[in-house]
Amino acid sequence: MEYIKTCARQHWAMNQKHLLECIRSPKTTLAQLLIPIFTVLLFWTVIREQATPRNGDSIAGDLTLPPLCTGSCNSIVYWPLEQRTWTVMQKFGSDNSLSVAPLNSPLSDATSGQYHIIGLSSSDYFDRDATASSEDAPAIKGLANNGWMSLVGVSFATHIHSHSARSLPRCFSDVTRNMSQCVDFAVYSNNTEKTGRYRSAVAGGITQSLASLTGRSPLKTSFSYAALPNGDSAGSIFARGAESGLLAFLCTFPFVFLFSHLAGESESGMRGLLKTMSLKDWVYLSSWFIHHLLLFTVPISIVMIMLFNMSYFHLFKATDTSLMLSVVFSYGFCAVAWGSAWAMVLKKSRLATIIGFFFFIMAMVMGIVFSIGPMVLYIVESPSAFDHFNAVAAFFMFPTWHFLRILVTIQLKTSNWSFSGGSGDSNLLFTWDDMKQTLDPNLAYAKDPITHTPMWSLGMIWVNAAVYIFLMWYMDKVFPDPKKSTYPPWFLFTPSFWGFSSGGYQDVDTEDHLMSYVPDADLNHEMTSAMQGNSALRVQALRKEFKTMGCLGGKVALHHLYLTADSGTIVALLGHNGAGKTTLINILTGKINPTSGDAIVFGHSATYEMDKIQTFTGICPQHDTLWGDLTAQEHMRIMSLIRRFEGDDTQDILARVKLDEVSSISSQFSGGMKRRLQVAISLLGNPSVLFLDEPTTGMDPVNRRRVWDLVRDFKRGKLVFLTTHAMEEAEVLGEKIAVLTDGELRSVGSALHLKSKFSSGYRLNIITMDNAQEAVINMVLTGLPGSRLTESNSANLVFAIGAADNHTDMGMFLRRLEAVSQTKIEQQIEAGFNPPPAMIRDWGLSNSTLEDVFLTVTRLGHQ
Ligand SMILES: Nc1ncnc2c1ncn2[C@@H]1O[C@H](COP(=O)(O)OP(=O)(O)OP(=O)(O)O)[C@@H](O)[C@H]1O
Repeated sequence: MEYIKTCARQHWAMNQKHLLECIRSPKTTLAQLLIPIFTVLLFWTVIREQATPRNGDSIAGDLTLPPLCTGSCNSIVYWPLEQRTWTVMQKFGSDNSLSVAPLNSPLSDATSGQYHIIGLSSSDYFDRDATASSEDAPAIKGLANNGWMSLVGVSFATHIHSHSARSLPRCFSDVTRNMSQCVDFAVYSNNTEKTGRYRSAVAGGITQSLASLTGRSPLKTSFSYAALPNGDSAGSIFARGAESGLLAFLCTFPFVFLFSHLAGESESGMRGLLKTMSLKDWVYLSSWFIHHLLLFTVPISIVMIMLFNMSYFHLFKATDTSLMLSVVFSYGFCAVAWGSAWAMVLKKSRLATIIGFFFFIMAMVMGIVFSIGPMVLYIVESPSAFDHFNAVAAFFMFPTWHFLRILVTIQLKTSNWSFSGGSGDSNLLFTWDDMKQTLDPNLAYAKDPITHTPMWSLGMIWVNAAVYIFLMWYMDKVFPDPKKSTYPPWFLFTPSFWGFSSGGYQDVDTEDHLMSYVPDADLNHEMTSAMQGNSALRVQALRKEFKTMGCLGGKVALHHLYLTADSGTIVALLGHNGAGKTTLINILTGKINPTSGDAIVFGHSATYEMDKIQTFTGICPQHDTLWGDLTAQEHMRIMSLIRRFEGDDTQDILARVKLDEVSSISSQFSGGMKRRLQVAISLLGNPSVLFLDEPTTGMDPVNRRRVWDLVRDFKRGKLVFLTTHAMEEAEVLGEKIAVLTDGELRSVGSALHLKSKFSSGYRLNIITMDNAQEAVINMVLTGLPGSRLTESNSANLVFAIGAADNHTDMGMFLRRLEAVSQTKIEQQIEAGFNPPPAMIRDWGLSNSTLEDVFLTVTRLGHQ
């Protein structure tokens, strides 16, 4: 129960964060949402433009009907054929001496040549099946099959959309009452001069007939003109092909953004940081998954269904709405899973974006190609088409293939395309029952029987989704990531993964290391305590080797390191750049795995029980890892929810680092402010162990001291592990100081102990006159035997003078030094003497510092 509560809380936290990011980057969010919607709208407009009546032509000029056609043609066809429309056309016919086919005349009457005006019982004769068989005489297919053509078409109340037939204006039900208020009709013809003249005349004639029918004048009719729909001309084949491509494009669109979001958080180290804050892997992944599903797939699906349903898209018009919604949603869901699995492999956000775009453009192109030439898909699928190529097997894990397979089947079954067999039923509404039937191979030009039904394809989409969700989880665990710990590929077969391990750490055999270890009492004591003591932190023979490209054996960042730390103390880890400090912290916080060895933190093994350790550790990483669009308060609230700790006083912690009144987002913070926020986040959850990796880098002296105070107040009863390059910081905070050189521990102890052990006791700084360096060095080394030149920087020389050495002559030497200084020489010249030239411009003697210790230890380490 506790586990579920924790996961729910972490989910809530992550979703808050996702939502805030969306709100804070409205341009990106809107682009993500609007690009697909605008694409649909644009496409819809283009299609509509092709087929919809255009408003704006007026009834003007000569309204007399030109001579009507004779022979195998109909002058005027109208739709729908029903009592109300027939009444209007009957009136129009009688007003203009045109013969009108009776209300219930069979379709064959249309081709009998007896009538000028005929009604069409099915919109299909009017809508999809008309082809322009000559420039001047658009024909209605069905009639055109018999060589018949029509000059003008009239559509009442609704345009050519079959769905709209359900929504004929109510007032149409009573021809004699109120009809003038709501009559809406469209007149179709092509755009040649001849039929253009018909258009005006027919529109004007119908308007007049309506007026006399209803006894009202003037009439409030509305009408529009359009070219006679061309049905399945080449243009609309393209449009239909593009429908599938567009659908594939839209459903794959969220894919790209998911890709770059997931890869971006891996790249920035945020994913690793959240993991160290004990955010569950599956909570992290599912939060992104659900976010994308809700934000993109669901709205896009709904908008598409709405738009498509009211427009001329064949796919939607010919398909049961619930079926199309399921297919679109299934593929959208699968695309998100597919994208997430890939994102686990592509850790670079830029690369991920490029590959994401590639995928979805490919989906669109495939959609268009397969839909324009639908049989292509089935020919490719046919085993006998290519001897050694099995498309079903090859594309099995390619969800776009399955998605297109369904769309193409719908297109084939419900179209009359002559080139695709022409046996499709253009009146068919593709339903769930059709999903269970295989396609007629003739229709698809496939050489072999088609074995898989569209339902099988839909099932495969869900199988794909399940497999990709698993792969996402698996790849996240095993794919090498320098910023996150990973499992070996076979981790599923290890008992420890299933919770069957002893749960304890493995003893490390120290004998070999003992033999090779530097014979140093402190280091040996450290090793013995690490192996046998009961300190809060015991690092045991920890080794980390990075595999590097082109370098056999890789880079050893830590060599069998032993270190201990007690609770209630602050350990300062010093080391040159690349010494291995961050690597050690990353291992201790579970960001990366050690190559060998272990560390015991409050009794738990870092190798086997990192999950437990992460519940009581806080970390301030070396590089700022923040969400750029969130404020300090929001960071604290969300991270606190993830840490699942009730008692956080986030406002108090923020006040301690002077960020409580800052309301800007973190990307607008200065470097020091980011660091302070990072320190504040590390304190959330009242951790027992706090890892601070160079916490005060970039801070001004006032804020640095503020953070020092905070860390000192915090440390009571806890263990603080700190890395720094600031010796002052190490000296002020560090009760125990450990110096690393090239991945090896070189010295350990308190600052005082190290100073007395390594430092020379004093530090002599000399600024020489020009060209006098060598003479001065000789003078010091001979005058103070045992002293050492530690720095030589042009005229600036630094000598270390050992405290242990007995310098009884030191006073005398310093007087000699003063005697050759510029001031003294000038005094002598003023006094009338003729002294030798000055050798020293200035000099000073001070106690040696931790920096001297560090330099000495590092130098010894390198030797
Ligand atoms: N992911 C990695 N792949 C290969 N080598 C790495 C990787 N991470 C660190 N190293 C190497 O390991 C060594 C130790 O690196 P680390 O970051 O621990 O040093 P550091 O002491 O923290 O240095 P600095 O003070 O500059 O932060 C370096 O030589 C570094 O190049």
